[in-house]
Amino acid sequence: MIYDNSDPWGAEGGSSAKPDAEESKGQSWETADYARTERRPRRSRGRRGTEGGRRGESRGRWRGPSSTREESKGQPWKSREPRQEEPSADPWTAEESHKEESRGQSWEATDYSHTDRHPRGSRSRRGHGEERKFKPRHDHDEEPRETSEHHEESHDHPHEERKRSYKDTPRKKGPKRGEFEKVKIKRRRFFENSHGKEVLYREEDEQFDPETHSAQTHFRANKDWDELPIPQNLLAAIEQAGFPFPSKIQNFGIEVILKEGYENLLAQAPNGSGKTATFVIGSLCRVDINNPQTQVICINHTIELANQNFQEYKRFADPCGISVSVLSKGGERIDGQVLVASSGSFFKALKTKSINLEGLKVLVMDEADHILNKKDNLENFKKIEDFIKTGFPRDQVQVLLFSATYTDSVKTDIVQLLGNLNEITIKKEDLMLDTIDHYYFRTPQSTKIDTFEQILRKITSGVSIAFVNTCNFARTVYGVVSKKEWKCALLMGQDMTVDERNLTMNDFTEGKYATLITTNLLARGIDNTKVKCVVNFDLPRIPKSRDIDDVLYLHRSGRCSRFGRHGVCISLVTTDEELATLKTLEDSYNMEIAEVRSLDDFDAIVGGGEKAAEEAVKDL
Ligand SMILES: Nc1ncnc2c1ncn2[C@@H]1O[C@H](COP(=O)(O)OP(=O)(O)OP(=O)(O)O)[C@@H](O)[C@H]1O
Repeated sequence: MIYDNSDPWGAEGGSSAKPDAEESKGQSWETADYARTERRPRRSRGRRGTEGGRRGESRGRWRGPSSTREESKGQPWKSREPRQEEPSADPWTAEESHKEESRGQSWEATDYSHTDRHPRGSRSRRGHGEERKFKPRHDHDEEPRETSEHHEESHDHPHEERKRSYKDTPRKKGPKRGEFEKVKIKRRRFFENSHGKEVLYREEDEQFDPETHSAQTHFRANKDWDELPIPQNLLAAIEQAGFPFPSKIQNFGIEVILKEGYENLLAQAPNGSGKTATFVIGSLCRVDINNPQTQVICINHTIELANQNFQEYKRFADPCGISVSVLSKGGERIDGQVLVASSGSFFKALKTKSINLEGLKVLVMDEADHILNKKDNLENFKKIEDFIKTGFPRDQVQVLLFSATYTDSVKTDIVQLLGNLNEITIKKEDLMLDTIDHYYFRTPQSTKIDTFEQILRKITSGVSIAFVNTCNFARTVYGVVSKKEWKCALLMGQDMTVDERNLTMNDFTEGKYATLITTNLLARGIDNTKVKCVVNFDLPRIPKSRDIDDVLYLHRSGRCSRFGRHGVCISLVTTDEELATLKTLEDSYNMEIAEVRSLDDFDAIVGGGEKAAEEAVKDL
């Protein structure tokens, strides 16, 4: 069954279509409820509208450059000895290493984010005809800003008052596309339909805010954890993890996962919005603690993500007495009630060690669009296809697919593979996080590495990840930068053993490096809340083309803004052609990429001074 949150405006000329009658199995999909007020709608305040203020104006106050050039030059970083490169001894290293370069994807998605209360409006976008400038800021908060903002605001608005203002709001049904920004409250429709008899939506949950026309942020649902069907011991583990409220995808996702019938789910939500805990908590709820068999398998596209998700499973499973094992290289335990694995190691183990699938209940794929991308990785797709078709009884196992992005073609392949499935999706133009500031800096190719190294020295607030398109060049860049005594590490799929990769990743997480130079291997899924800045040394490219890979740009930039934290994404541009391709993203994602004209300006954009740099690393 498809729970398509597609835009009801689509019927009037939008791109998204109403669900196919067949697919929605006779559900009636009436136009949802819309509200219109005198106030400006959400999107026009924050995005490239004429009324939009200058970028960054409302975020933090200008304090001027806080670190002098002298300060930033005197960084205490010591260069790490270049790693001695060994040929890969691990079969899975090689298997995954060559698939990390740009992926060609073009896609569109439908919307579930229309009730977003994210303060887009406070993040000004470029107004028409306005000269593009950057306005640096310094508010590199540790805490997700809108979570606390939202919390405060919801207390400021007594419930009754909110309801009244919503009711008093003049409404208009069926305005034409573009007449004013769309404001939709479809959540009610979604839940009534998707949960059949059980109406989980209640109007009083909506907490409608007439100011923003929205009810919740990506990072804060309007439900508490204990309103979700989660057992008590898992609730205690969630509290222990320090997650005060579920995010929107956690709220929607967990309810759909645990809905009786346990149907397959394709879930999409922005980077850093808590998809991992959605499938981790959702699938753990399905584990029978008294059954020692493997009941959940979670497949990941890289060893690094497998290890990260293993830790995330353990965080919630350990307090509940559920065993978790990880399979990211040969010879490891495969007997956990939950088994987390990289796809390479999983299929290797399946072949040689015959994992017991008798008790399997849930199969999770993180970054599922990548794992199931036939075009980029046909061999892997065929293995998964074979596994899904013949590896276990179809009606016994619930398949959960999670990613921030799905191309149309990948979605078609998924539907062909799994049949009808529940969907939670979001429109492409709503995917880019407003908490990321995007910049570019022009530099001649001949001095690109030197410029890059100088920019890295400016990043003294938090740590950074830099993406280079090829392993060979990543090695060159790392060689130059590390020789100049910048505390950086190199991580890539080629010429590194699994142990080396794991060690580097752990060291970076522990704050031993200020910068991690890597390839697209780490573009997706990796979560390090101390990463404040992503540098695209190379723009992500669609293979064998000059075009920018917008999906990869999204995933790369998503590494620096986790769960509402502020991040900065800087792209180095060497030619007009590159600049033109980069600029195409502004329309795709409805955002602005501003030019930084002088290296000194980076002090204000990403600098926190020497002290901030020390603290960023010390804090980790
Ligand atoms: N409810 C919550 N409250 C507070 N923090 C949370 C909550 N849920 C998740 N987080 C934190 O938010 C961060 C991002 O979550 P996660 O890695 O699941 O994002 P994601 O949606 O999978 O992103 P990506 O698509 O980039 O992989 C993590 O550090 C996680 O611990």
